[in-house]
Amino acid sequence: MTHTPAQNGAAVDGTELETALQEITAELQSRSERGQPADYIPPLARVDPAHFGIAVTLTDNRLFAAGEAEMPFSIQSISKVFTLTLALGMAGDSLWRRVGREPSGDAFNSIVLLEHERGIPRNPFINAGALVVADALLSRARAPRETIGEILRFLRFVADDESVAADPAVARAEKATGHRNAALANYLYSCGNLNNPPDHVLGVYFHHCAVTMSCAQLARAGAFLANGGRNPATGRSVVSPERARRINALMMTCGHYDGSGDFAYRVGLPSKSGVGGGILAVVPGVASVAVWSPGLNGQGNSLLGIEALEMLSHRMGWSVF
Ligand SMILES: NC(=O)CC[C@H](N)C(=O)O
Repeated sequence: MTHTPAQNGAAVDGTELETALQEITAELQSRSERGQPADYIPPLARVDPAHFGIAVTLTDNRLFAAGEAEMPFSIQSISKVFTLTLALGMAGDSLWRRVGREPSGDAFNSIVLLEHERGIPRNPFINAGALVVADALLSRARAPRETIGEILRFLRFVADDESVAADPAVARAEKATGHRNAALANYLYSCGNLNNPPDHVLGVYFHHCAVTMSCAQLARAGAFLANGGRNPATGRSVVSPERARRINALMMTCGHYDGSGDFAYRVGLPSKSGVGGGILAVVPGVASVAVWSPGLNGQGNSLLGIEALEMLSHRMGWSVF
């Protein structure tokens, strides 16, 4: 049977989607090979890899979910989609003088390219790029606490949920163990590509990485990217359609770091991963999908989260290719 994929959320068959989510969840909950949780951030290392949840928000605001879709988890680098969105709203295209738009082909915490490329990070999703983005946000408010507050207010706005918060224990653990990020921040500062003290930038970065959300909250938060920049829950514009397209483009090429090519090949959707085991994927014009399985693969991306999205994209005909 040739599948005619829905071109917008309202055309999606709810029964077909519900069945797909239930069957994918049952299959992946039964798997023994689940990857390993992030071991370098102590609170994340203790998360049970048996967890699995998935949620889909359609552009007509219908929400479908399966598994532990209401259980909060550390969104980690998925938060970089939202800090980038904020920074572009504040600095516009001038941001691209300080950070590139190219995939790095290296690990998310790699420092090797920074020296070769004069302290200009390849893209805003690798850690070095996210530190530059955090610095850009900090330069408006000056105080880390105010900047963190601004990021949380934005996440609550796009999720339409005032309960979104950061886990202070995770932020503290990252500060205590984040020596690699401290090296990145100080190297960026030495190249003149941080305008604020490295410790202040790191404080903002660790806190936005420590935000906890459930799959349901995250799917809602990312829905504006599937809906031409407009939040389907509130009808309010978050970014222009053009900016939504460009953020999606960066998610497609850079969202899974040195696993981005394989993800595009297998799933065919703009996405952003986090070492907490979450993935946010965007089906432009149709849906926002959030999946959580804490076990990671060698690139620090969710092993079963990728497989769930591959299965869902195939069943629903959602690949953009
Ligand atoms: N890919 C990730 O989620 C990495 C984020 C994590 N806070 C780090 O800096 O290493």
